[in-house]
Amino acid sequence: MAYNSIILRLEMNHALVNFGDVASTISKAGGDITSIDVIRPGQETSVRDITVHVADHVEAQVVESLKQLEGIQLINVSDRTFLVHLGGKISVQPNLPIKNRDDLSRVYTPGVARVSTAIHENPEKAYSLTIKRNTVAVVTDGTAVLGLGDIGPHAAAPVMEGKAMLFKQLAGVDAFPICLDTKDTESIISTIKAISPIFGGINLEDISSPRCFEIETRLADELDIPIFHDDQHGTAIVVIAGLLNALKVVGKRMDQVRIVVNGIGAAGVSICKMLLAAGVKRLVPVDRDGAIVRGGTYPYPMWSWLAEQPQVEDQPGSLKEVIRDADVFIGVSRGNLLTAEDVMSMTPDRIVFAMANPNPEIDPEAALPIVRVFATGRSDYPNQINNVLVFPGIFRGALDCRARRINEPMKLAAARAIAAVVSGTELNEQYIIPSIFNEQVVTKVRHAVIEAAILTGVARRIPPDFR
Ligand SMILES: NC(=O)C1=CN([C@@H]2O[C@H](COP(=O)(O)OP(=O)(O)OC[C@H]3O[C@@H](n4cnc5c(N)ncnc54)[C@H](O)[C@@H]3O)[C@@H](O)[C@H]2O)C=CC1
Ligand SMILES: CC(=O)C(=O)O
Ligand SMILES: [Mg+2]
Repeated sequence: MAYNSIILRLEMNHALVNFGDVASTISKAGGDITSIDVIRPGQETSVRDITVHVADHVEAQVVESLKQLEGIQLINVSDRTFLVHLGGKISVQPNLPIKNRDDLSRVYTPGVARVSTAIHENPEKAYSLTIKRNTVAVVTDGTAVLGLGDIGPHAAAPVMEGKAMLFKQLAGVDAFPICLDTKDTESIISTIKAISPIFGGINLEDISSPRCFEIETRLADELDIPIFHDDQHGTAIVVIAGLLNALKVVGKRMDQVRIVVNGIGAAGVSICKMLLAAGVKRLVPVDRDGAIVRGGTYPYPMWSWLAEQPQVEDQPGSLKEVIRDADVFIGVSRGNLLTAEDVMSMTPDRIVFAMANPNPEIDPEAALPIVRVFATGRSDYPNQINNVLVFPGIFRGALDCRARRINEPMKLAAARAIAAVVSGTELNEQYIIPSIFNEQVVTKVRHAVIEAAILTGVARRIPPDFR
């Protein structure tokens, strides 16, 4: 169930109504008052802002029941989520003020010319003398935004701005949203190449499959900075981290469990690849038309690759059929596809990661009582398996060691590092994955990623704490 927080500004006529009436009306309509601010006190009338936590489906009911209450004038209803987006969520700030002509001639012409000449003579100096060393582009074409689909580059911007905020707050990385008005693979590749000089890394985001695979592979080959499609690899890394811990909770091993992955797009392909690399022996990838089976013929190279893997099962079937007797379900498809009955047909001690955003593959309220370990991509339930646990730390590490690319050992190291933040004594059904606010996450991921980059020869710099 989706919840929202609304602020109701209302004027009360004290002769006709008291605050107790208002509170009980809101509560009866299904709202939960979380705060009250008096905006204008008064003997006869007063104005208050009442913040109410409310499920989406009863929001209109709360508003309507207040409108019906005698003595109440509803002045305004604001949605707090929209309020935090007013004017956008990020801005660009200079690192120093320009106070006088002297400063001006240093930061801009003529002084800046000497710095530009130095970089022209030695391009490596771009890392020390410009924002390149700490700046990442978050690039989308708006075609697979969360689970909302192809909503276009303008509508994708709030998600990309949100990622930029998280990059900065969690890892000190300056990230800038780039929302491209093209879906053409060649045009996306050439645009990213053309803008790449100022960036130390590229985070591809919410670009739909299968174009995302070619875009990432070509850019990784043609540029010497890390290219990381977060929906593929960030998601796969956090799934492996969560699964390592969930398997410990239920006492099963990676090479024993039968795993169904639903939604073989950007996230699903990368999850399947990483599961195979982690030793999974029984894998059932499923998309809209049912299971992708060993020996099958498919329109996309990544599905054909899966059909060649010996660990992929050869029995066709719909999701509802193949989920029977699965130990683990991983959903990166779209919301509300599974019923409680489907989940009950899995083995005992079942693990369900229903990660579609914003609505998971099964309603958490239906799943929680019938699964041993349950996780979603959302922050309002325990076990938030979201790639936000990955991208800040992985880019922090890659930028700090100036990695040429982000390779498989770096990804595996990141997954293990995230899993290890939850200690053996803390681990339980409700706590298989650390919170994104756990300060150890970025530190440990960064450390593991740099170590792996140095060992695999992709680091171009050894950070001081590794010397
Ligand atoms: N929790 C997290 O950290 C993350 C969650 N996601 C979520 O995973 C979902 C997919 O994201 P992407 O892989 O980036 O998108 P995508 O568009 O690349 O892939 C989606 C895939 O799901 C398939 N699909 C759609 N309806 C289906 C159905 N009824 N049954 C089976 N498959 C179905 C599509 O055919 C497609 O192959 C989205 O809801 C997204 O929000 C994605 C990345 C991270
Ligand atoms: C979390 C994320 O990247 C997504 O849902 O697309
Ligand atoms: Mg995404």
